[in-house]
Amino acid sequence: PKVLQHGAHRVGKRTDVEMATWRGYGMGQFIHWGVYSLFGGELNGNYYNGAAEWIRSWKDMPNGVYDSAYKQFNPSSFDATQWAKMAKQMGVRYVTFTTKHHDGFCLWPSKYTDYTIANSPCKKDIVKQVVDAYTKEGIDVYLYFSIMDWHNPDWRYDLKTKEDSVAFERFKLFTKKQLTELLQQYPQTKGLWFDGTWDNSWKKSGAFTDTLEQYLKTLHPGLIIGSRFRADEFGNRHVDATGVLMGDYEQGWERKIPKTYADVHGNDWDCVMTIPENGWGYQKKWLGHWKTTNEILEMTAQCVSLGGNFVLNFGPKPDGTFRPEEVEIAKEAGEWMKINNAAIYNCEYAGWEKQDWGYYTKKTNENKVYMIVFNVPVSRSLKVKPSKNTLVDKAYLLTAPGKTLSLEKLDYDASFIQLPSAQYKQPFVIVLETKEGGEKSDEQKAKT
Ligand SMILES: COc1ccc([C@@H]2N[C@@H](C)[C@@H](O)[C@H]2O)cc1
Repeated sequence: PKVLQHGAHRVGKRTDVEMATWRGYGMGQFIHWGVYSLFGGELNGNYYNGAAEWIRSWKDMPNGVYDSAYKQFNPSSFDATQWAKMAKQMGVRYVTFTTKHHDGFCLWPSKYTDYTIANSPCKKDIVKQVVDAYTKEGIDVYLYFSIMDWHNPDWRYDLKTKEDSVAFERFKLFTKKQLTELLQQYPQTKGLWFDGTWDNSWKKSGAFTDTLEQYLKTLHPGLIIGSRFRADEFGNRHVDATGVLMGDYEQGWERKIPKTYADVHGNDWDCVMTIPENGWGYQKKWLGHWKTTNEILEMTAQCVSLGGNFVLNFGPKPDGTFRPEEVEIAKEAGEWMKINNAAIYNCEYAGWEKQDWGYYTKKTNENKVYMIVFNVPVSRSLKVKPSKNTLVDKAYLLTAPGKTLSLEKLDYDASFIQLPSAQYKQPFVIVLETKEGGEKSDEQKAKT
């Protein structure tokens, strides 16, 4: 088989401390904010039926209207410290913030284009204020950057002519310069979240993406970059021609969650999710269903139970404040996380057979498995079937460690935990302290 020059340079998960920290986050926040927020998905009383941050591409957007809108961007109530405090209270441990979306507007004073916050009424370095405020609250910051840039005349969807290639060479250099200034101006950044990399122009630039990623990681050791950035020399994205993930984690779980552990193929991964059905930037009208706090908590538990993180998106209004629904969700999720975050932070896939009552998570490097219970059966009997060679030594509610719960043994490898009769109005956590024992697993048998 062909030897890849620009495919993955590592097989399997990263083993360094920065990635171990990323792996243990559990819950994160995404923030989409920019010129598109001014429109909120609406123009002259008509609602755009796509994602609000894509409104520039709407057929009903008259030429020039979007590109001059930045002259109105003046968020009078923007306060990054308030944003960071809301995030801290929610319990998120990392945030991904839009520095430049597909529209090309830069929320930092880039030296390489005039289409930036410096030439808007706002003038503040928004990126700096967000990076500083979240870092101060102890929340790690990742910077979202769209490669596709609708405002830059050198952007190309494909490379068909010599002129295309000459323009796109300029564009690639522009991209490298902007990424360099982001890492140099905001060195607290832990990683870059790339988007807008699906077009042929980028897929034909595999060698460049490889060189650029290596350059960025040399410039900023430990930098974390997901699988949405690279292309190999055959134009494959996420996974190279030999089937190996190109990136420090699988970045394809956008508005979808893996069903089983097999779906994650042993990679690190996170899921980025909207509160409404679709749409990342502020939308004046949320169409269809938007997720309740319990749905969001269940998605968080589901992701952590499959070895990933869950990242929830917020779309601030043009004035810099959040919608009341988003503030409420952050508050309610935070109240739950305050009590139950032991089952979310620094946890991983437990490898136990999933049961109907909810999700297992395992504390990394500890003999502790958590049951995050969403569905109490009418019998109040929760079935527990540990993985092979694992026994439950003790069980108790996370909120009542002194009251051991009894396990009624069923057959040789399963038990029932009988729940105390109570009104269970919130998802809750049971702690299982485990020890080795019981039937050996195949690999344990092989070792002896
Ligand atoms: C072609 O489908 C999409 C869908 C969403 C996106 C962008 N990724 C999300 C994280 C948002 O930034 C959205 O605009 C891009 C292309």
